[in-house]
Amino acid sequence: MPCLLRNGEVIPTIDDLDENYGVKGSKILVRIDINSPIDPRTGRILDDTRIRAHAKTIRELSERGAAVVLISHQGRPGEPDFTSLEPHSKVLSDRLGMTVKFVDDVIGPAARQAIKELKPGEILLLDNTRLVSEEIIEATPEKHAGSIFVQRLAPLFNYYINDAFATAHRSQPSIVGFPMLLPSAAGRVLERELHALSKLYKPEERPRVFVLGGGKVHDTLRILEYLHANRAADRILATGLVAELFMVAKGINIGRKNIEVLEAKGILALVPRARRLLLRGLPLETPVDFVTEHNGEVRVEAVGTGIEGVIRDIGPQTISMYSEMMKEARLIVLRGPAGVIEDPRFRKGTEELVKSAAESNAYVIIGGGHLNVIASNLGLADKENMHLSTGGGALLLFLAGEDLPGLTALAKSARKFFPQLSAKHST
Ligand SMILES: Nc1ncnc2c1ncn2[C@@H]1O[C@H](COP(=O)(O)OP(=O)(O)OP(=O)(O)O)[C@@H](O)[C@H]1O
Ligand SMILES: O=C(O)[C@H](O)COP(=O)(O)O
Repeated sequence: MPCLLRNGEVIPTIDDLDENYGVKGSKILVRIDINSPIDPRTGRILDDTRIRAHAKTIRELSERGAAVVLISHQGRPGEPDFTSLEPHSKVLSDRLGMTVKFVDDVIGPAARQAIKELKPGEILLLDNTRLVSEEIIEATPEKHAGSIFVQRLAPLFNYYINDAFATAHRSQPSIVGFPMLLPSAAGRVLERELHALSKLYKPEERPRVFVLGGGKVHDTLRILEYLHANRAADRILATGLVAELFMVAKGINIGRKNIEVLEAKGILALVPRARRLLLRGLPLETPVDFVTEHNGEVRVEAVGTGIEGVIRDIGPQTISMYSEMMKEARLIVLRGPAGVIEDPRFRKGTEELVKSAAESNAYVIIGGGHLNVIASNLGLADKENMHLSTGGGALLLFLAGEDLPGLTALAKSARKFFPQLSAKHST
């Protein structure tokens, strides 16, 4: 069953590719996203979540008899986490229990030779795609199809698979160029993401409750504007700095110190936009109490005449109120932590909300690095009603209703290479 996008367009899966073209004996280029946090001093990979996530796709393609060549970026040029992928190949070998060869080249003779020599069932990881300067240019799929990156590698492959949902918001050669030239499909990570996110546009999945917090307030405001314009949320439970912004917009006194925090982060400038949404009837709730820090002392303060300390987490009354509100939901989306979870003293609000969502009757989509870690640590990652998204920026843009170039390119490719599939689903 292919994946369906919001606009009804189709993206083939590995099964569609195998059925229509045959995977056995082929050579497949697989774009994964194993961009991971790296310790700048030691170069050690600090979290292998993304590496583990792709294991299923890679193993499956290898077992179906394909020679599998993997590409990914790591960091951005000039940043401390812009590194070679050699350590990633070792972690990947270990998590897969299969040998993953590595070549410290992307499009040069060494990489092309290693690709040519790769046998069915074998796996090869090329080096960081962003070593190729074209990879950091954003351009159309057609333009990137003509890039040196794509022109050098595409002739060596039968197919292209995109498994990098977390990079689907980038219009870069390794994401959008190859689908223009090769029959292409979504890998298992991307397929799972699209399946989970498709619930966002199914009318039966209501009421929909969005629990939105964290520090990326600009991005969250864009999500809220989209949700409002499309009447896509039945209830929004604000936490983190998002809640503080909306409380100011409602005229609630959050105390001088917290106003200063918002000002320093450039969030106060967003108040008029937040107020406009509220005036237009955005169904958004704000906390009734907080855990605050005042002169080194941690306490619970109720919202009312003004908050004295610095807000660090939502309080117990808010946890019960929000948990109660989640009970009626069919779909819950949680994005961004409710408090400063880096400090264990301020983790309770986020943990309790994640637990309440998991215990509800709803399907739960969890987005963002911080919440993923919390859900995994609570042992909830494999719960049937939970989907832990691998996407950071990509998920934010998807939730804000934007078309992701990586997905658009796959759909465009499907119209060319899988015309029957596209026709069947457009009727
Ligand atoms: N009330 C608060 N005051 C200050 N910082 C807060 C507050 N609530 C949450 N935060 C901060 O928000 C940050 C996380 O927000 P962010 O929007 O980056 O979420 P995320 O889920 O990690 O997203 P991504 O994976 O895309 O980076 C944390 O560092 C946390 O300390
Ligand atoms: O971590 C991410 O969001 C993706 O790997 C994309 O990375 P980028 O923001 O550097 O393009």
